Amino acid sequence: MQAPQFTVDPAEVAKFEAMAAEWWDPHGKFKPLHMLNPCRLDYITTQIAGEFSRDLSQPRPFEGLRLLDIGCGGGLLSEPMARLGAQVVGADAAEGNLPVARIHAERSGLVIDYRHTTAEALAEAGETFDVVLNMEVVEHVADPLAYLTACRQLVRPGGVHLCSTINRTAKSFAAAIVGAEYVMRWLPRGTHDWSKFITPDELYDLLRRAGFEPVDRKGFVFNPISWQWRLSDRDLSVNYVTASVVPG
Ligand SMILES: C[S@@+](CC[C@H](N)C(=O)[O-])C[C@H]1O[C@@H](n2cnc3c(N)ncnc32)[C@H](O)[C@@H]1O
Ligand SMILES: [Mg+2]
Repeated sequence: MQAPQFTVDPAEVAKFEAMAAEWWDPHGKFKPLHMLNPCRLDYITTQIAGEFSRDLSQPRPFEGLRLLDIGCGGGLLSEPMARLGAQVVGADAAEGNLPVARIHAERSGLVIDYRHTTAEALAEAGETFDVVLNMEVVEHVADPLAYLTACRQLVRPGGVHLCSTINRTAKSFAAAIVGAEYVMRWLPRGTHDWSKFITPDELYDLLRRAGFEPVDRKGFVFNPISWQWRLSDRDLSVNYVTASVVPG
């Protein structure tokens, strides 16, 4: 029997298959994610440390935590999480991403369990995690509610789920589509479909319907002068992230 994969949009996964070799090129097609990494890691690590009372000044503060990076791509987040001590499973629906992620982790001396699978297949297998990272994936799936429901099943009671995506605003059309795909040409044209973007209120609603309790949201704001990203309490108009818990 084939593993369930009802959240997979084959056309979306094919886009990532085509770019798989570029994951670790900081000047390649995933340049926006490389640039965003310090800012989003700041948010992710702070939320996890808060939830599990971990001290980020320690060398391996996430020791003992089981973490799933769903839609892991080349492992841009799986690797820093493993370095911080988490026991990481990285899962992606695009098969070509996995060898790229595996080779890079091996060369970095990191042990990460990378799998070609989906959230729904992991949920059906009864896997659970303390932390599920779900970063920049929900705007690429076939059915966001079904996908988030599968992600919910993967978080153990008392666990945390971090989910980032792109808002559906005039500004996000200008920045994420015109800017990133047409002007900067970071991403191939057609990488993002504006109509699949989700507003923060819609995402909170979907998260609640999936069984999560959303507890925080912040914007990721790009400053074109300093060429850096920062977290914002108020500006969620383009990229943003949410933290949700599953009551213990
Ligand atoms: C924009 S990338 C984000 C990669 C990584 N999370 C990061 O932020 O660096 C989206 C990833 O989600 C994967 N993906 C798309 N649909 C998926 C699904 N239904 N289940 C699991 N992964 C999926 C793609 O193959 C791709 O690697
Ligand atoms: Mg995206």
